[in-house]
Amino acid sequence: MSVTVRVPAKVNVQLAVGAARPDGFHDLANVFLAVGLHDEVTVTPAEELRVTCEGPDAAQVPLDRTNLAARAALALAGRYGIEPAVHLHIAKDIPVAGGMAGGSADGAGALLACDALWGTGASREELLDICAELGSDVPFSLVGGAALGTGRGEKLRPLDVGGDFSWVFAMAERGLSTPAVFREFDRLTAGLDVPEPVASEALLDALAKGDPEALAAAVSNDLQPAALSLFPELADTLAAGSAAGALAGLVSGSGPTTAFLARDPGSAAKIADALRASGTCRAVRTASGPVPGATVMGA
Ligand SMILES: C[C@](O)(CO)[C@H](O)COP(=O)(O)OP(=O)(O)OC[C@H]1O[C@@H](n2ccc(N)nc2=O)[C@H](O)[C@@H]1O
Ligand SMILES: Nc1ncnc2c1ncn2[C@@H]1O[C@H](COP(=O)(O)OP(=O)(O)OP(=O)(O)O)[C@@H](O)[C@H]1O
Repeated sequence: MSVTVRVPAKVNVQLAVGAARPDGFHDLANVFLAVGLHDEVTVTPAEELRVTCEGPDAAQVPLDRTNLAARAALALAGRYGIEPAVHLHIAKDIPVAGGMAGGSADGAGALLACDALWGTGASREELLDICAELGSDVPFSLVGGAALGTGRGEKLRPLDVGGDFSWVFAMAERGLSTPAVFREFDRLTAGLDVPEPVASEALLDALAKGDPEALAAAVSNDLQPAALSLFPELADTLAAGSAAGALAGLVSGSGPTTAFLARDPGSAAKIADALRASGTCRAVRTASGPVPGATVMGA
């Protein structure tokens, strides 16, 4: 018997970053939107814990116990005194080290899949606690839809969204490390007064109304200057998307994937073609959101 869970990628439509805390993390006002690019995690009983991965970026995914899917299985097994003898297979479509929470998606997916396989009876709150231990983005991967993340991004408040938003994602030639981007944010803001992060009312309103023009006017990412500082060529991709008619373009989370908001799916397809022709990125995908969080398939 095996269980498969499908988990979406995310884009941060607002990422407000506060000053570094004593524990090294940063307080955030992090507005997440789950979009229709998915990984699938399949868990099957096995002799011992094993991870395999397939997909275009599979070679960059660690298959040892540092893989977030393995860490999730170990965390749940540890809590319930279960032997974590499972094979975790990841069918990966979310770009690796792209700022789209690919690893976090696999952590949330493996947790839900193992929970279903083992029948632990864990509550949603318990699962969310384990997610928060695994990483700041992991709780959102479980929940999906749209949510405001505060604290280090793990405390979630679900948000109303009044319609579908069409996006184009441009994958970069190489990845960026999330801790390195936060360190660069610290360097660029050293000596400055970094304000408390707050969610934009205009942005929450635009989401609630499902209004792409209003959302485009309100999107922001405080990590974008840091990502551009470490990866200056991303400015060329942003310029190409803007020239192709995107309503807004921004770095997704810690990057280096760039995200472009389009008026509708037809416009997204045209922007995607123009970005492909621009030669400023490795690959281009379109997706819309919000979509549901981690979901057991066939359930
Ligand atoms: C950039 C975002 O993707 C936006 O959604 C997240 O803030 C990052 O979430 P994540 O990849 O799940 O990050 P974690 O695994 O929790 O942390 C990785 C590293 O990122 C930095 N980090 C992360 C989250 C946060 N609020 N402040 C931080 O400074 C820390 O250096 C941390 O050691
Ligand atoms: N299941 C996994 N899939 C991909 N990377 C993983 C996984 N588990 C651990 N990693 C490690 O995490 C690093 C970051 O990968 P990931 O794809 O999660 O980045 P990301 O999408 O930028 O994350 P985020 O948006 O949450 O900051 C990888 O370079 C890899 O070493």
